[in-house]
Amino acid sequence: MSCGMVCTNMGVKAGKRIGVKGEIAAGAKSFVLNLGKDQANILLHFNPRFDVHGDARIIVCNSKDKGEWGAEQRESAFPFQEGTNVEIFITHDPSNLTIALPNNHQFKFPNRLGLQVIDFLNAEGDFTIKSIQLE
Ligand SMILES: C=CCO[C@@H]1O[C@H](CO)[C@@H](O[C@@H]2O[C@H](CO)[C@H](O)[C@H](OCc3cn(-c4n[nH]c(N)n4)nn3)[C@H]2O)[C@H](O)[C@H]1NC(C)=O
Repeated sequence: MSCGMVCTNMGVKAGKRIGVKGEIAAGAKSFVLNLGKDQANILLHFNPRFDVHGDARIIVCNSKDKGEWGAEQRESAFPFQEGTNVEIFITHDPSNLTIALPNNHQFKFPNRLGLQVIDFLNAEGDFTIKSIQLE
């Protein structure tokens, strides 16, 4: 069951960008942004880990297809600080998502599900969404 904010019917097509502004809690251990079709079909599970599952200050990304996790992709860039406000941009593309982080870091994650439209976004963990921008 999701505890954080859930957005549905977002209708974000390829070429469009989603901006998520939010606050990372003081003492944060981990937070999650999930984007995709629904809870079971996630195009991008974006999971910055401050200190959880034996991971320290690393971003773990994955996909979920019909409830099944894919292979993790780990990013060492970690431009996040507990107790601060942050903005993350995700650009949708039929082949690869581009995730833009603070401090001009960015990386790509494959569109494994081949989703043409992102309808679902939810946040979990030590992060409070303040605004979502669709452009
Ligand atoms: C080394 C042998 C076992 O491997 C570990 O197996 C764990 C369990 O599958 C992996 O953690 C999962 O990794 C998934 C992505 O591949 C998800 O991140 C999964 O968490 C789903 C989740 C977390 N949250 C959440 N809610 N609130 C917070 N803070 N987080 N909501 N959904 C995590 O529990 C974890 O990433 C994985 N570690 C490695 C190194 O592979």
